[in-house]
Amino acid sequence: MIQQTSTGVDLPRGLAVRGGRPLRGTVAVDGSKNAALPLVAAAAAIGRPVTLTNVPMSSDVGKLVRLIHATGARVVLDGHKALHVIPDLDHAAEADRALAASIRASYYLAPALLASGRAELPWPGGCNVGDRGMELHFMVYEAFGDRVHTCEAGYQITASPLQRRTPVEIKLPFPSRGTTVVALLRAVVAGRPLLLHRPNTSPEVAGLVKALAQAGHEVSYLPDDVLSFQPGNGCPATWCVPGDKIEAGTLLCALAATGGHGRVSGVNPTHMSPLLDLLDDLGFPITITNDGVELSAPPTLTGTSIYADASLNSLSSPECLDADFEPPLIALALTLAGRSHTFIDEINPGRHANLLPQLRRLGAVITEVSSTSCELNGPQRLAGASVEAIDIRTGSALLIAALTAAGTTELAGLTQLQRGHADLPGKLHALGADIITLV
Ligand SMILES: CC(=O)N[C@H]1[C@@H](OP(=O)(O)OP(=O)(O)OC[C@H]2O[C@@H](n3ccc(=O)[nH]c3=O)[C@H](O)[C@@H]2O)O[C@H](CO)[C@@H](O)[C@@H]1O
Ligand SMILES: C=C(OP(=O)(O)O)C(=O)O
Repeated sequence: MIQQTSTGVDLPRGLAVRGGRPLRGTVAVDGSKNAALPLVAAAAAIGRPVTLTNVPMSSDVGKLVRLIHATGARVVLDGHKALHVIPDLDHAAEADRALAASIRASYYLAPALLASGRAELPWPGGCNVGDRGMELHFMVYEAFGDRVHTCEAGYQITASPLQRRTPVEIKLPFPSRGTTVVALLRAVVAGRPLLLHRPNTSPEVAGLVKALAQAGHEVSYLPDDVLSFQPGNGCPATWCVPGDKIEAGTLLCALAATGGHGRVSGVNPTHMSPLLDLLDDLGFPITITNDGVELSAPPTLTGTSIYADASLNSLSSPECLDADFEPPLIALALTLAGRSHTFIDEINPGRHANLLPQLRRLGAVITEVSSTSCELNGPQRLAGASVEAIDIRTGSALLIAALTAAGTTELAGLTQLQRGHADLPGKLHALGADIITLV
């Protein structure tokens, strides 16, 4: 093992990762950050007590939990990974702007704040992966009769003063995940039926649909790509955050890239079918078990190349990979013998600019076809260097690349990684990765 260094500073300054060891074993994933965020916001919006279980202790989720106090809700932590949310409109207050500006999902809070008549929030933050527009969110609020005002610092929404019960019909130009979540939550708070055309159908949104149904509302996908919401009386509910498909996919890519074999549990394999199909096509046999996936890297691979397309159009197809799988796949692609691979990410247009320069520090050769499209050939021999997790998925891809590199890689920027994962390095360590924390 690499020796731990100590500078007497409390916060870890990074990780040291020594590559070259195939990973082996079994590990369980935490709840999904991107599925937990809509559920936390929904718990604040439904006006009934909610218990949430399997809540991932990642920092973005922790921040949204703190932010929902602004809706008046009381939050009680209950042992390990569980919390109770008790609504109380009488204690609504302004949301903490600095906190809200630090996460993208602060925009999920707006519907719950509108229960008190007004939502005032800064522009969303989160990963610095390019501008995130909100014009579709504003289209939703305006369809409900709300008034939207934007300025340099953020946006204000004033709830419609009319208590209407007529259905709202909205046609989205593309199936935005964020807009689908706010449309559902706005309908819950307004108590109005909603017909949403071209909704997002990702597992994260499906988790919210199921949760609202458990809380006494009628929500269903209709033919012709329409999501229907009918408000019910509402009832207390207990929701379990689904296992993190992105964390599971990252661990599977790490097993594959290091030539290892192992099992990742705590995730619904159907949430990650496009990734599993791709890994299978690449030549990594996958076995699906009740609550997880096994992967075994064969001694020689005979599979195909990766063509990963996260354009806005890809959001319409359940067969397409979630954009957040691409960074770990780029790290895996660098190890695949005799193949050329293409990656497109228009959903996070700044992500390649974060990730590729860091991979180049490890010696990777990657051609940028455009700012959102790149090509690379495998296999490449990487060598340890100092790198930084500029965003969440850059961090997880760099961990995989470091595990395949010769020598030691020092990874800084752990706060980014912790925004999305309670402890990804700990899970890799449980699979035998040579990783230590540098303090
Ligand atoms: C907190 C969270 O769960 N983030 C995820 C969410 O992001 P996010 O909620 O931003 O994803 P959306 O599906 O809503 O947006 C997709 C694209 O459309 C753009 N857009 C969206 C709404 C709008 O009004 N205007 C606009 O331009 C966004 O900037 C983005 O480029 O889904 C993405 C995949 O879809 C994932 O990569 C992100 O990790
Ligand atoms: C981009 C991501 O999250 P966010 O949209 O919250 O920044 C992510 O989860 O990788």
